[in-house]
Amino acid sequence: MFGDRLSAAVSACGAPVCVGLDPVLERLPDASGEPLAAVERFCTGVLDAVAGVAPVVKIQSACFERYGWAGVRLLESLIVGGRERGLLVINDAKRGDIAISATHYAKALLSGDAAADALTVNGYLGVDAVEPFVAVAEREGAGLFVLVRTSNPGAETFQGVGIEGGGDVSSAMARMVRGVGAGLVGASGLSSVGAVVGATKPEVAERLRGEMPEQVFLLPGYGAQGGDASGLRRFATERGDGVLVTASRSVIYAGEGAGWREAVRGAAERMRDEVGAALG
Ligand SMILES: O=c1ccn([C@@H]2O[C@H](COP(=O)(O)O)[C@@H](O)[C@H]2O)c(=O)[nH]1
Repeated sequence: MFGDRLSAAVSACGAPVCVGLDPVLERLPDASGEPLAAVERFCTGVLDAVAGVAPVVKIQSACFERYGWAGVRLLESLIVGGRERGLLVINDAKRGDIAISATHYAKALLSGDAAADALTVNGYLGVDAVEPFVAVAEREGAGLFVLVRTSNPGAETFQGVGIEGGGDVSSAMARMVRGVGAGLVGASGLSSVGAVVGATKPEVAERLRGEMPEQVFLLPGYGAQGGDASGLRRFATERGDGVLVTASRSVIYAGEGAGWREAVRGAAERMRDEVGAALG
């Protein structure tokens, strides 16, 4: 099960950190030549640099989809390349639709040779729209991270709206995520159905943890969006696990010039050490 595989990978690397691949041509240390070739060179270099430091990488699908079929083909080859380097790979595609279409998305992204280990899902269409992803994830031994409380400031517009009976809209989502993930809790005590919760939102961490005791929280917003290590313990389970802190720009654009790969590795190591120390 994905929850157990993630738990083992985190133990082997020493801290629950994930490096995000969000390649933007203008920011690449070497953007020479054909754009997608430059993106490929960069992403391959990042995978080489972080393998063995971070257990997980998260690839932002949008950065590749914008280049059409050739971009998607590159995305798939990076998923394969990440897994070949011993990394778990999350495809951050944030899919969601009515059940029939959700099934197509789930099969497209979670099965086959270029499938990622886990996929981000938008569950705001409701439980019937998430169940097809859960069914395919279970069959494939894959994981899901369902958006619960996102890292952006505007998340509060809807996710923070109070609901009858207590809590807010994100609480209702949390309850659904726990429910659909209940059958996928492995020996680690963690479900293969996790939740996306912003590292920028420590003020709701304990409440969401109480609502989702078995979920791994994928925590974006660390670094470039202002999230830091000080609030991390609040998101974790009593055991100190159940979190996966992810950062993209603050790690992958850490260096320029010929030594950029070493700078990326150094930034990933610093993040691993900070996160490890914060979680104890
Ligand atoms: O709530 C969310 C959900 C997803 N993301 C994604 O994570 C990375 C963050 O990049 P940084 O450079 O570390 O800010 C990016 O791919 C987002 O689309 C998020 O930020 N918040």
